[in-house]
Amino acid sequence: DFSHSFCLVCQGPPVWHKNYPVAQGNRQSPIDIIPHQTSHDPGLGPITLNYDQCTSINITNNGHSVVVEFEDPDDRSVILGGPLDNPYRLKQFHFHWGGKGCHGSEHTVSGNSYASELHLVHWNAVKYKTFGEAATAPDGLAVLGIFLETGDDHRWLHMITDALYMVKFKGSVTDFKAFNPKCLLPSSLHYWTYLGSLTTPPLHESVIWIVLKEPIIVSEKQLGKFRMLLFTGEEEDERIRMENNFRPPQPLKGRKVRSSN
Ligand SMILES: COc1ccc(/C(C)=C/C(=O)O)cc1
Ligand SMILES: [Zn+2]
Repeated sequence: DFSHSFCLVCQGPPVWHKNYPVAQGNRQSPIDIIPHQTSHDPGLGPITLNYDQCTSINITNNGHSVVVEFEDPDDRSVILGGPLDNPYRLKQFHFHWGGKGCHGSEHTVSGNSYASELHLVHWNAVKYKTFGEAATAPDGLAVLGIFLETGDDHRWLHMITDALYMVKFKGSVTDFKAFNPKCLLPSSLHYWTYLGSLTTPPLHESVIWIVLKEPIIVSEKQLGKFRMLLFTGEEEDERIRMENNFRPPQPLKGRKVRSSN
């Protein structure tokens, strides 16, 4: 049971390799991105996010994070272009964050971490029949990573934070319709991209990462609402706050990080 999978006391990232040896693999995520060591690839085009027909379904606390899930029966909401050879279907998005006042992003930039990181998870439905199958394939998933920095209130994030009280406990889920994550994008879609993995068990090495350079700004108050979520279920006596649910940077192992420009 990985409900305490981030809580460092019990079963945090350092012990994941016992159950998931791939944790010590050659394309693990996240990584520290060092901008001047990335290679600018003129052949790397812009990414396009076609989210206008997206259909959000619900918001849930899965014991690792808070996740908004989408209908994915067709190419109604896809990411395409950039390093991707096919359109990838939006499946879900979720967040990683720290404790009060400390940082919680997964990727770091020149050793610096942001307050939080949003992951929009997409899968290659051209080559694979299901999300589960794509999640184990080397080109199966494309995750768009967006850094969150603290400052003013984010004008749309309240739509998510207002729903968090409904999914306080691990395993809770509630309806969450008509939410378009386009409202959570920064103004620039310039990005870094590299081949990596899921950052929570099963840590499959199946992700083409696209990390946006420009963070979005959210307030400390908005971020604080994520920390009222719990890693633990309603039936458990112990109540463990969901915070610091980020995996630290992993060895680059010779990988190249490309820059869109
Ligand atoms: C097939 O099981 C899966 C479990 C988790 C995930 C994700 C999307 C993990 C992560 O966000 O790091 C995918 C598939
Ligand atoms: Zn994630």
